[in-house]
Amino acid sequence: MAFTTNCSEESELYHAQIHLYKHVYNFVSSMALKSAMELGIADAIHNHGKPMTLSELASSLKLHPSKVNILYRFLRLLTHNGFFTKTTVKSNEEEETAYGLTPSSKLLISGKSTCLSTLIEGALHASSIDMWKSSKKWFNEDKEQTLFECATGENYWDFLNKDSESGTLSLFQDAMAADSRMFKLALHENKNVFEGLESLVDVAGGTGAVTKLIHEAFPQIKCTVFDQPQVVGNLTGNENLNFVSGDMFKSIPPADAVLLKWVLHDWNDELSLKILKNSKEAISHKGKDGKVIIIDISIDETSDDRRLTELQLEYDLVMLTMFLGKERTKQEWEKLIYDAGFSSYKITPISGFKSLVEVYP
Ligand SMILES: C[S@@+](CC[C@H](N)C(=O)[O-])C[C@H]1O[C@@H](n2cnc3c(N)ncnc32)[C@H](O)[C@@H]1O
Repeated sequence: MAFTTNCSEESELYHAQIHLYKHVYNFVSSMALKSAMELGIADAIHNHGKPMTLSELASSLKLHPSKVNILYRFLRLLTHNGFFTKTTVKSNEEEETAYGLTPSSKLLISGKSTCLSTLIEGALHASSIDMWKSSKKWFNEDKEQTLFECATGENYWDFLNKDSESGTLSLFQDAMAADSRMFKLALHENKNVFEGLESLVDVAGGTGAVTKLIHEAFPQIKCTVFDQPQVVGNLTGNENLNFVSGDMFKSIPPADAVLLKWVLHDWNDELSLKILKNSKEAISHKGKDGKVIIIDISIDETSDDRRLTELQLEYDLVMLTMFLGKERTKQEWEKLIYDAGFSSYKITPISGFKSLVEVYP
């Protein structure tokens, strides 16, 4: 068979192949990052106080000599991907490469409020990865269920709740809390959103990471973290930081403001409407002065930042496959907000890829 292509066809073909291979092997970069987190490479460099050579790093990580070259190969990819820097240092008159931290790998330093290691652990947990082997079956079955349910036979929330011994519920809550602690900066930049409030209920607020930040910044606000009994049942707060258990689909404790951070994206429109209507009821005693504060992604497919949009669309598939939830565009938010009976809203982009939406009755 004759196979002839002209130059531009060839180049297009090669680009297409690279594009396809890049997407096929993206998981290797994710897993190399997870390995770096598990090994504690960022902690080792941080504790050393300055960039480390390969041998210093291997000895600090207590690696077997046979693994030093393997560490080098991981570092090479991770450095290329922006997680480590490379500088040249002199040791015993010889020049050697030393690896330092970048802003991204600093997010792996344990004990810091900005540490995102548990998010990596949660997002790349076997339970979230294994389900993808059933995606063909999922597409072919005429059942309203998540990919997770199709693969495992159980709902993700039930899986989290029943499996307390394996620690998946606390891993999930820790991952959420890690993300929430990053909210500090956004809170500082958007103080006006919370000023003047006397009370706030953080609905489905997990173990209260965001509420604790709000309580720190505004100690006079009466804050309530509202979540399921298995999440908040054993937690204790203080006079102005209260933990209450219940079901947001039934009713929400009254407050001047309801906070819904990373909640509505877990649910389809019908269930999100229910949560929003219950939130409206919870702030009703304040008349027009009450508000609902939503923190979630607002997908912007027109953004010039393709990586940001890709991340938002990836999150959308995570929500779809785990919960039958969704990330929403600005138009979808608007429809949901007005359908729930609110009269106006204001969207402010925060922390790069999420938005803060203030919703008024
Ligand atoms: C994605 S997490 C978000 C946690 C927290 N807002 C944050 O951003 O860190 C969703 C939370 O919804 C809670 N949740 C699920 N169903 C609930 C219900 N029916 N009533 C109250 N909370 C619920 C879960 O326990 C979980 O803590």
